Amino acid sequence: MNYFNLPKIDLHCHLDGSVRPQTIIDLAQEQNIPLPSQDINEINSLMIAPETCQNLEEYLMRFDLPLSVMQTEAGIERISFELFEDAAKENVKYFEVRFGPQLHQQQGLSFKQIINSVVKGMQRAEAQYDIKGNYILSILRTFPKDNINAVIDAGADFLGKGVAAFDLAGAELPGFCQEFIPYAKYAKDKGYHITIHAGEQGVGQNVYDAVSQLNAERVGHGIHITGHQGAYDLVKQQNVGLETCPSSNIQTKAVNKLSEHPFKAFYQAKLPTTINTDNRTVSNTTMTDEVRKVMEEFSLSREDYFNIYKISIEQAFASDEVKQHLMQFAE
Ligand SMILES: O=c1[nH]cnc2c1ncn2[C@H]1C[C@H](O)[C@@H](CO)O1
Ligand SMILES: [Zn+2]
Repeated sequence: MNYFNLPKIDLHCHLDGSVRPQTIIDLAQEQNIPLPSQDINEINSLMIAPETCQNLEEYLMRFDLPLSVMQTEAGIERISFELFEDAAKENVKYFEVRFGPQLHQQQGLSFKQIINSVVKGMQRAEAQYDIKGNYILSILRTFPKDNINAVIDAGADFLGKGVAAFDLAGAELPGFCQEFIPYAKYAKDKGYHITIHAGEQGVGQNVYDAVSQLNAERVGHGIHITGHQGAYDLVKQQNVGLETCPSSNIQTKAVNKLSEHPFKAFYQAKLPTTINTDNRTVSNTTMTDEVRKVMEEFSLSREDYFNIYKISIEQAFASDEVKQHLMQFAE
């Protein structure tokens, strides 16, 4: 099967984990930021998380380098444009990209400037390529909470105009949901969709809590519902989208190897399971690669692929008009 040519949908990809290495070099030069090396291969390898990561925390250490050049409007806009361009060139037709506005304030940008920059870059790519997208605003679970509502307020002006959802990301501790209940409610009341990273590193109970306490419509990864019947049943009952990211799940040790990934079991049990990249640079991957890996490892057919594609449409935080457009590519 020609995986490159297949129409694809990526619902879980981080902007800061998906920066082209050459762009890091260019922007660092423009902004007078010292880099550990000027060699593109070295920059590339500094950004890729090894398969031997001990855990999610070690994986998350790869983001400091790209974030150092993502502190100006022009830099952020360029990186957003290039990410949508890269995806469009491998036939990703719909793309939800997430990022943490709190991580881009090192040089004093406002949340409005930051969000406006990512949306502008996306819209420039949408005008040039056959791709549509939305942004998801990720709050870092380990950061102070005093500016979370300011992020939500700034993003609310872009709802329906490039921003679609609220997310929690970063290291995952058991029971993290409780302290985010008021923030997720504030976002939901403003009209945001909700997706939450849960059941990646942490326990299945986190998925149960994300759905029952934070009203998550989808969860990032959700792997550990396998060990938690209550979470599994709730996901099934409420048709909660599972945004699995196979390569990343191996790097962060959410699973030991691809053959142990619960993707096929979830798919066969009719859980709404999707295939996504998580971080194109940090996980050294593309949608073409992720689709190929899953299809080959689990011997899925073309019909299975288009079932998964349609699940992604159903789970997308897109308008009805965009969903109809995406259905045109389905078999
Ligand atoms: O897979 C992930 N799990 C939890 N947090 C993640 C993952 N990939 C990236 N992040 C964090 C690091 C980024 O700086 C942040 C915003 O994109 O989200
Ligand atoms: Zn993620």
